[in-house]
Amino acid sequence: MPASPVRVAVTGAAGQIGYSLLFRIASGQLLGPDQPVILQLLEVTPALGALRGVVMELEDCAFPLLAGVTTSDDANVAFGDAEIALLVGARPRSKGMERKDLLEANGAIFTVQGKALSDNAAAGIRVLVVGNPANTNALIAQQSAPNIPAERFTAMTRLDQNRAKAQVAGKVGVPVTEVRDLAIWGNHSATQYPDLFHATVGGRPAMDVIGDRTWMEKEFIPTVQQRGAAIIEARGASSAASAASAAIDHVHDWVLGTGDGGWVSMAVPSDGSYGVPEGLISSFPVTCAGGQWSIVQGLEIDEFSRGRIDASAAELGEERAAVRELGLIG
Ligand SMILES: NC(=O)C1=CN([C@@H]2O[C@H](COP(=O)(O)OP(=O)(O)OC[C@H]3O[C@@H](n4cnc5c(N)ncnc54)[C@H](O)[C@@H]3O)[C@@H](O)[C@H]2O)C=CC1
Ligand SMILES: O=C([O-])CC(=O)C(=O)O
Repeated sequence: MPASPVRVAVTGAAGQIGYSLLFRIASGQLLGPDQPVILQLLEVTPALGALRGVVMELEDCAFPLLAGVTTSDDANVAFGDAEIALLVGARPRSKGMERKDLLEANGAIFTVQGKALSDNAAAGIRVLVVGNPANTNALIAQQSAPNIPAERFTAMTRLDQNRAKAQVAGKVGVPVTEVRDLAIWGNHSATQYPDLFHATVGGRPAMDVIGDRTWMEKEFIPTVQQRGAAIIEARGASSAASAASAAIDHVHDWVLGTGDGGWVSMAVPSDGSYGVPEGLISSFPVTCAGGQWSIVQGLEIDEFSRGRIDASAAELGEERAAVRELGLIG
C-alpha cells in the first residue's frame, strides 16, 4: 500500500529559493522515492498571483509523488497538520547588508509563524529555518511555539558545509564524496567556523592531505564565510539553487538518517556542548537516526578552534540579546 502523504509547508514559496525547492520536494528528493507529499505554500498576499504560476508549473510536471498543493497567505492555514515546515520566506540580504541588519526586518515574521506552527502543525512537526538571520529566526520561532518541543527547531548551515566540502575537494583534486566529517560551528554568518581539524579526505586527516595551514586559515575559512556575499556580488541576488539543495539535504538526513554518511552540520538548540551557551541555536556536527539529531560528542577542540567557536557563539548571544530587547523573545 502506498504511504500516506506527508504535509510539507514552505514559506516564501514564490521566491527564488522556493522556485528551486518546491520541484525537488515534489520529485521525491526530500523524503525519498516512495513518499507522497502535499505541499502547503505560504506567501504574502501580493505574491499569491506569482505563486499561482508556480503551482501551475508544479502541476505541469505531473510528479507522481505530488498528492496535492495548497496556497495561502495565512500561516494558520498553511501550517495545518504539517509534519515538516521549511521557513524560507524573509527579506534577503542585498549588497552591503550584514545579517544583523535583517534581525529587526525579519524577526517579526518568525514570532507569528512560530505561534501558527504551535497552534496548527502536526504533533511530529520538524522545522528548518532558512530565512536569514536563520539561527536567530529559528530561536524566535521556537520561543513563540510553546506546544512544540524545542529540539524540533533547526536552522540551515548545510549550505556552508557543502561549500566547505567543495573547496576542500577542489583544493586537493578529489570528488566531494571523499571529504567527510566537515563540521560548521556557530552562526550562519561571517563568524561561522568551518572546521578541518576533524574532517577526513579519503579516510586520512584532511589537514595532513591538504598540508597547507596557511591556505586553511587565509583562504579556506574566509572563502566559506564570505561565499554568500561573493554570490550576491556576482549574481546580484543571493544564493538560491544551492540554498534549496542544502535545505533538501538537511531535512532528508534529519528525517531519513545520516546512516554511514558521517556527520552533517545543523544549527540546533545548544545543550551547552562544547561551551556553546545553552539555548542558542548554533551549528554543530550532528548525526541523525530515527528522526532525531544528536550532537557529536567528545571531539578535541584546540586553541585555534576554541577561539573561532567562542567568537561565533558570542555573536549568537548578541543576536539573542538584540531580539530580546526588541521584545521578539521573552
Ligand atoms: N540559511 C542559508 O544558508 C541561506 C538563507 N537564505 C535566506 O533565505 C531567504 C529567502 O531567500 P530568497 O528565496 O532568495 O528570497 P526572495 O526574496 O526571492 O523570496 C522570499 C519570499 O518570501 C516571501 N515572504 C516575505 N515575507 C513573508 C512572510 N511573512 N510569509 C511568507 N512569505 C514571505 C516574499 O514574498 C518572497 O516571495 C532570505 O532570508 C535569504 O537571506 C538564502 C541563502 C542561504
Ligand atoms: O549571504 C546571504 O545573504 C545569503 C546566504 O545566507 C548565503 O548565501 O549563505
